[in-house]
Amino acid sequence: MLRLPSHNQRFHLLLRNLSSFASKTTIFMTSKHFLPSPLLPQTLSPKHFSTPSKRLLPSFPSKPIPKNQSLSLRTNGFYSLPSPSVSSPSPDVEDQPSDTRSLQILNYKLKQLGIDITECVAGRENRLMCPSCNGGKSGELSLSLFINLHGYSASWLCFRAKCGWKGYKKAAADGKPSIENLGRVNKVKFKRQITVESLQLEPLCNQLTAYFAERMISSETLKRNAIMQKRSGNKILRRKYFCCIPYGCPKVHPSSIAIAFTYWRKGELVNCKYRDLAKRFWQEKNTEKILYGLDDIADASDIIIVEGEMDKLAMEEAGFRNCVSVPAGAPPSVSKKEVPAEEQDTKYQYLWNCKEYFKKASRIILATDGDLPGQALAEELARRLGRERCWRVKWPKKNDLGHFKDANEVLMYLGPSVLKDIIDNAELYPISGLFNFSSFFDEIDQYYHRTLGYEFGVSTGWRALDNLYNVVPGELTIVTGVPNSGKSEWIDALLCNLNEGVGWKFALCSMENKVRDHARKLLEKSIKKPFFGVGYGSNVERMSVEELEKGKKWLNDTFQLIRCENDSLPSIQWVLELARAAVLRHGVQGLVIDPYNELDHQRPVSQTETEYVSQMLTKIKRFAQHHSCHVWFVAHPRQLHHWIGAPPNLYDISGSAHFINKCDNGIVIHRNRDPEAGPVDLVQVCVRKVRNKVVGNIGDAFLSYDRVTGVYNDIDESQKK
Ligand SMILES: Nc1ncnc2c1ncn2[C@@H]1O[C@H](COP(=O)(O)OP(=O)(O)OP(=O)(O)O)[C@@H](O)[C@H]1O
Repeated sequence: MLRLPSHNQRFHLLLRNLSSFASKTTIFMTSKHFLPSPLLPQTLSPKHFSTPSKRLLPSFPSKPIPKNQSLSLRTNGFYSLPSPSVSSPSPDVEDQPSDTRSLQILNYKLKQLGIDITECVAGRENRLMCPSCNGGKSGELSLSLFINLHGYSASWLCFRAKCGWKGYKKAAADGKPSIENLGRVNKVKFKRQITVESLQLEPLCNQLTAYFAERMISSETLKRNAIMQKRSGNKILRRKYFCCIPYGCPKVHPSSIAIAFTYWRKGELVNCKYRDLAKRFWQEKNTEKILYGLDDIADASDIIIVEGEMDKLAMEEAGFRNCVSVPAGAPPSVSKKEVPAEEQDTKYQYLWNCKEYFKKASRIILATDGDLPGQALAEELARRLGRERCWRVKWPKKNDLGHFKDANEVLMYLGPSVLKDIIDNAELYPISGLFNFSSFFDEIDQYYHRTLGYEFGVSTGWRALDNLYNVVPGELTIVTGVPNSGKSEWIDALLCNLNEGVGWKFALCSMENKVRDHARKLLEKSIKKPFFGVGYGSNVERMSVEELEKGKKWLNDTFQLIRCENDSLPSIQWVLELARAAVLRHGVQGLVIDPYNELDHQRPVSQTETEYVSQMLTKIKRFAQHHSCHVWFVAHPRQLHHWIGAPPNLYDISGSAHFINKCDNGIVIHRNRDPEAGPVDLVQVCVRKVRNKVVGNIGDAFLSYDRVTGVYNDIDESQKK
């Protein structure tokens, strides 16, 4: 029966004795997972609270630290154990009234989820079998469940990293907010004063010392870190939690002894964490949560943080005393929420409680486990300590399947000098957006060896342009030219060449073309025959129906059309979203937007056209880079007064100089319209800007335009014909 500590008579009838595992003096933990109590604070949004500093310290390193610099060895002496002092009794949680009806509903709802609360105590943390993972292989009671004092709500979390199942249920839709009750529970919390004597700790027996020796932890290290043991017979240890322990003292039943990791601050015992040899953890209740080995980092400029006490001891064997362990293991994953304010950051109270120890630290090496929870812990620590002063380690490979998981494993299998090397070679903790070149060395090597693909761009298919303009995925080419110069024609011809040469596919946002006209032009270029046999095509063989059918299939396979089917003009955002779909769905490698002035260019009154163009081109470039898609963007020059027939300049593009500033390539298409000045089929492709010298150069190429088929040829090719 679910029990609530209550004065309420009704409830006393309803409830039986406290469940045996709701110990007054201990909090049980799974491996490396401290159970914060109660769980409810975790459900609170940071928005509920004022958030002063969310970082433990400011901090850029006070001085630059050379890479691979060894950590300083601190030489803190052995701590003498303090003399006994009065130990406080463990207080019970304050009794509160409760609501039977709510509790019954809550009981029913949780049962649906497989959580049986009949043996649970409200207002406290309860340990249950997790219905989601059944406690894994070891069958541990990994589900931490907290029911609020009134029975209005329950929250739970499975502390097994592989499971991490968590949830929250209210008894009823109008259940009282949990924060009210949380406040009351918190009020009764206090910190116990503890001593070695009050906890009845003893020096380690030989068998436990041997257990550490197997893990390469020496007696000196055990002594210096005041590692002790605790026997059962005391109320704290209950047989229920001690069984099948593989090692043990012959004089004591193996299930009745546990290692005691003592937590000290300035020589005073603050907390004690126990570990039995079946690797089950628990710790003293109502004690302050601090880092393990805290006094070893007093005034340290270099600090190592590990994920368990054994790892802290392993670091000492490798020569590093300036190391602390977190007391509570790792979270299953990185929280998606902002770092809560200090007083609400319940899971990481141990960090805040020790914040002054990090004031002088300019280098903090996060040597947490290599698994996902370990990496999540490193991230949570870095978020709080400041990434800029954090380093991280890479655990070496164990075999083809994986890596060593932590410091103690490395010490056991590879020895102290390898562990020392790993710490000496810690690398900078990554900061999103801040890189050094080493992050890109693989890509640079691939570029050098030309295994990336398209390092020199793709040929346009015209020899005349090979030295001037090649098409690189992810770049932006601006194409301009006076009206009717053949900009659209030339781009269509280029797309046909690219498709023929390297099989690229394209998305077309050509707003001036009717679909059927655009199809005709593309088919003529591909089939190299006129669509119609009259007028412009009267002297040449017309494409056959079979060729048309084949051509239609080619059109369908090669191009995606982006068209605004209502009267409104498309916005650039709209075009890019559809182009993205075309990339993902059809694998297009190129996008044509033709022309700029047919897009919707509404802009806020406060924004100048220059600002607007700049932002628009930024969006296009981001799209191009992100999707490795080349974009051709056609823009008209402004009205040219006193035009004498020369090719316009890229700075003549109406709207903004950003067109030339922001593009990767700038091309002007120009054609001769004066028979006296030269052949009228002569087309001048003026390459006016090429950002990447590897793929081109500034210069002019001349092509010949076949008006019947719309095909552009190299001049010598056309002369051959
Ligand atoms: N070198 C050329 N010789 C003769 N006609 C050409 C030449 N280049 C293009 N044309 C013709 O000019 C017309 C317009 O071509 P296109 O639409 O490609 O020009 P544009 O520069 O994109 O025009 P606008 O600026 O109006 O969009 C087409 O009928 C095309 O056949």
